[in-house]
Amino acid sequence: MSGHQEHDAGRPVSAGQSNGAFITDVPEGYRAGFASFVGRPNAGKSTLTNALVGRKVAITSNKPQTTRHTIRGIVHRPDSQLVLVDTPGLHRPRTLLGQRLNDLVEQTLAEVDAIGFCLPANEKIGPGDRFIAQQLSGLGRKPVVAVVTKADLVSRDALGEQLLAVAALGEETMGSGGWAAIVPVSATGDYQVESVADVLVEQLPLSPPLYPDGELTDEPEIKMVAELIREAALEGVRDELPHSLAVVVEEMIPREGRPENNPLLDVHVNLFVERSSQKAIIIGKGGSRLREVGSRARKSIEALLGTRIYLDLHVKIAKDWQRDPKQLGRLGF
Ligand SMILES: Nc1nc2c(ncn2[C@@H]2O[C@H](COP(=O)(O)OP(=O)(O)OP(=O)(O)O)[C@@H](O)[C@H]2O)c(=O)[nH]1
Repeated sequence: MSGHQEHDAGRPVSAGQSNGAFITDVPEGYRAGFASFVGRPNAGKSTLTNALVGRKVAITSNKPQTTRHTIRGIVHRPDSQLVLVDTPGLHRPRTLLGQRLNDLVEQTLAEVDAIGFCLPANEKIGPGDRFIAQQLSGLGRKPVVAVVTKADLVSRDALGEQLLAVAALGEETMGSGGWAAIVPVSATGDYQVESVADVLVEQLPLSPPLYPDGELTDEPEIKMVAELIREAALEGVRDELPHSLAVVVEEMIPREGRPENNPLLDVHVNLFVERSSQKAIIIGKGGSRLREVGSRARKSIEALLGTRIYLDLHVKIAKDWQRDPKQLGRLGF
């Protein structure tokens, strides 16, 4: 069975087909599916996701059943719907080794329809990129689009050279076919962002939309925000704090006095742990870990909501909250 069929089998109920709730007319040739950006840290994945998703984010009420991974944003277009999901496995290749990485990559990337491999225009292709390319080539026939990011940082000539080097990397690692496409982009300079969506959409199967377009209620939005924070807070310390962490989003309010085209959302969040030792783990030396958690979570929340946020995190101790029904209620369980 090809990866694709497996993926199709797990799609969320062919949205709308079953109940007609939100699909009226699907134009002929409409495509919908999942894609994921991979690449070294700092390659520009989050910024590109933000640029693609813009402010048109539909927050989904349910996590998709197809993928155990977080939806970062949904690009709605008249001809297609591109659902961008996160693949933690390839973000930090050096922290995961050998078989474990292979398993993780296969699991996560086997479920998407297309992969965007981000390589910065202003940095030489290095062992990290080569490593990722090799992992991607092991996925079989999964289409991989090479996205040369930060094109605004280099001259035209240098960009041309980087495109050639990236093409050569594709031929060397990805077998005869090489990349499905190569696109230069500047997410901050608004150059070619639409083209990235175009080439990814070309790789998606013909399918009705998977998620409704438009606003949904706040509640799932808050749940997803809490989940992104929880995910960031547990990264690397999952063994130490398996279930002892609850995240409560106290408030999400637009900052007053901001220009309409550049809003800022204030997000106030409490993280509850059970013991002071756990609090220390979350916070880290001199608050260093909490700052990292905050910046990681902020990026993913901004990508999800399509707007800038100010994230205010507080770590509190709620003794034995897992065993206390009153506390559980208060913590949203
Ligand atoms: N000039 C320029 N800078 C960019 C562009 N895209 C991203 N950057 C910058 O590059 C840095 C890294 O971008 P991110 O989007 O955070 O990169 P990432 O791949 O998500 O990074 P990780 O979360 O560490 O994996 C940030 O400082 C961005 O502002 C671009 O198109 N042009």
